[in-house]
Amino acid sequence: MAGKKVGVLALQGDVSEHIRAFEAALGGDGEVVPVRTPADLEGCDALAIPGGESTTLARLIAESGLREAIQTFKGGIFATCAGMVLVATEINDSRFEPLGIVDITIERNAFGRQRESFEAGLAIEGLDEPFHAIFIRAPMATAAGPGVEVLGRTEQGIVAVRCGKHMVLSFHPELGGDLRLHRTFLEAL
Ligand SMILES: NC(=O)CC[C@H](N)C(=O)O
Repeated sequence: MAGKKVGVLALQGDVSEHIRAFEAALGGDGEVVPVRTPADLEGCDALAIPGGESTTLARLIAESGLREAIQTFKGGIFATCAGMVLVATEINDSRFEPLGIVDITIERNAFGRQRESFEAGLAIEGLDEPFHAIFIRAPMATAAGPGVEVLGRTEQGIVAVRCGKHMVLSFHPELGGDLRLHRTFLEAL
C-alpha cells in the first residue's frame, strides 16, 4: 500500500474525520487530499465518500460535475453511511438517483427513530476481533448482488460489504480510532 493517494469527497459531512483517519492509516506513506472537483480526483488511488446527508451530497455531487467522474473512477471507493446510500444501485428514496457503483439495495435511516444512533460490537469477515461500530441514522442493505461480498450484518440487515476494491459500510469507522478496516481497504488497492 506504499505511497497511495487517497481523495476524500469534501462537499459535506464528516470530511475532516475521514482525512485524519486515512492520514493515520497511511502513517505518512502516501497522501490524503480533499476532492471538490473532477480535477481533484485525478491521480487518486482511492476516494472516501463520507457520512452526511445523502440527498444534499447527491445534489452537490451533480453541481460540482463529479457524478460522472466518480462513476468512471478506476480506484477503490471507501463509502460510509450516506456514502453507502450514494454508491448503491437502488435506494428507497425517489428524490435522487444513486451513483449505481455497487450492486446493493439500500433502505435509508433503516434503524428507526428510537435507534437513530447506537454502537455495537460487530463481527466482520476478515477481522479477528469484533469491530466497535458507531451507527448514526444509518442505512442498511436489504439485498446484495452476485459480485458483492457481505462482510457484516446486524439482525436487521447487511451493514458492511466489499465489491472489488470498494468497501461500503453503514457505520462510521472514521470515528473511534480503530483503523483495521481502513488498512484492509488500503491493502487491496
Ligand atoms: N450519518 C449519516 O451519514 C446519515 C446518513 C443519512 N441518514 C442519509 O441517508 O443521508
